[in-house]
Amino acid sequence: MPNAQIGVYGLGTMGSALALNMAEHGFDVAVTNREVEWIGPFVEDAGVLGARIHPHDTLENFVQGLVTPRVILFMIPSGAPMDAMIEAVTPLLAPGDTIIDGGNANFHDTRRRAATLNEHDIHFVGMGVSGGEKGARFGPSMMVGGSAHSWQQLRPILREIAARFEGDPCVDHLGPDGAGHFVKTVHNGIEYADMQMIAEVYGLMRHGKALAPAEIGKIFEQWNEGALRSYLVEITGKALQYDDPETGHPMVDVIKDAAGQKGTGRWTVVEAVRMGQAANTIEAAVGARSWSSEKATRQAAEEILGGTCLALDLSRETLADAFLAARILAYAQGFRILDAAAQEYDWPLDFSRIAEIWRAGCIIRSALLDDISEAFQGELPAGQLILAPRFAQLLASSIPALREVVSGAVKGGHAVPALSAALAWYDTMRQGHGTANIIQAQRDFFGYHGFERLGQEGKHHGPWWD
Ligand SMILES: NC(=O)C1=CN([C@@H]2O[C@H](COP(=O)(O)OP(=O)(O)OC[C@H]3O[C@@H](n4cnc5c(N)ncnc54)[C@H](OP(=O)(O)O)[C@@H]3O)[C@@H](O)[C@H]2O)C=CC1
Ligand SMILES: O=C(CO)[C@H](O)[C@H](O)COP(=O)(O)O
Repeated sequence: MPNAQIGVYGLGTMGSALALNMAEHGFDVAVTNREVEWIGPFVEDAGVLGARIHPHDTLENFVQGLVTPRVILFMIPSGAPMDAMIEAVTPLLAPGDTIIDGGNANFHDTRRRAATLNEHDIHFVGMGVSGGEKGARFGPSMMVGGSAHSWQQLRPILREIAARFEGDPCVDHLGPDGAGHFVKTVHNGIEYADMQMIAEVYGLMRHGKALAPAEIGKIFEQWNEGALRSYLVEITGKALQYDDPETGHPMVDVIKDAAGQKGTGRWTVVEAVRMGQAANTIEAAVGARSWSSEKATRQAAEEILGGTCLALDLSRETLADAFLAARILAYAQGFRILDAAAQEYDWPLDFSRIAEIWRAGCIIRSALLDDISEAFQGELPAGQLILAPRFAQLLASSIPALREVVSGAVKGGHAVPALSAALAWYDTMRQGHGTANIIQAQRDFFGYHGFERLGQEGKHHGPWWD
């Protein structure tokens, strides 16, 4: 007898936490996993919540255990495994059923899968989930892309299990097919930039001001009480104050300085460039992760080129203001990419709502998102977040600090790729008259590409062709 309102396939970190979250909110959840030996221990560990969890050890039984129209959430790696699972489950489903991919999928795959399943009248939802394991268990932020039909099916469950910001559930239907996964991808792009900027500011305090990790941790802790309040600042402050139980050294000192990446940051940059955007702060963060993984090369280079960095005379207030300015610019770049995608794919993205559903549960939740949401509700000059009165004012007061930090870092030989990229973008955008006239002259000179003249229509060529 089918009795589960939703099925969760994939009892790894995220799937098991989401299943427990749903059970805790009173939903009956069918569960299964590729390696079935994990299912029993999962249900045992669920304790009293186990009463609402219905384990199955075959895909057929799992599907049959769901009330119709069925809703199945897959929390598995989103590439080939997702395609294989769609192929396996589709013959077991009926028109009107919904498959959700809650993993970090490439939105192009999501669009393709949605179109294919649509031919069988099966709905495919690409759902970005943020918040890590704790978020999934106690309230994630969720970005849903799919049909109105599937949103009707999902809405009651997702609004219950989502994180709440002042009572407002951090989940919404953002558009069709790939919209949810695209928004999650850009969320992660902003996440990369924020993490990199935090790492750079940490580096300046550690190597430019010779502060110990725990002291820096305390500074982040204080910053988390003010305008920089955010989950990433909070956890950085905490992480910096841990010691390694094995050696007694600060924990950060025993972690290899080579950052992993699974693809979402890179996709953000690729899509931005493809749509004629340049999210250089996010790009700098992705690039910095790649450079970080070249540990052996960097070690060899330090021997040959010298790794000396000079001491810096920067106050913690200046560093905080610089980080605030750069953080605003990174968010602004993320929203520009979302705007470009809304136009390219005809998605009705509501930027204010997106900022709202990022205010709790997700990795980039921060004090700024309230202001961002409000800014998108008003008139934005030229559609740009940085020109909203609130942000123009915040930038006016914080950019001098970013300038001081970047110039000090550059003089002292400290690498600040994301902070300096943010400043370069700001300085480019505030010039109504730039230097691309030279690029156009060069292009015409070597390739007869032509250029527009100021105040004149049409294509022109330079006197170098006469
Ligand atoms: N961890 C995080 O913070 C976040 C992760 N995500 C995304 O959520 C998804 C799941 O991540 P997470 O829970 O961390 O991963 P885990 O590695 O903890 O779990 C992976 C799950 O996928 C299953 N799986 C792996 N390969 C296959 C396959 N070929 N066919 C069927 N099932 C398979 C595993 O089954 P088995 O037990 O049999 O190996 C396991 O249940 C990923 O797409 C990830 O990008 C999204 C947001 C945050
Ligand atoms: O989606 C997430 C957070 O929002 C995941 O934790 C993701 O794995 C982070 O990306 P990466 O592994 O590339 O750092």
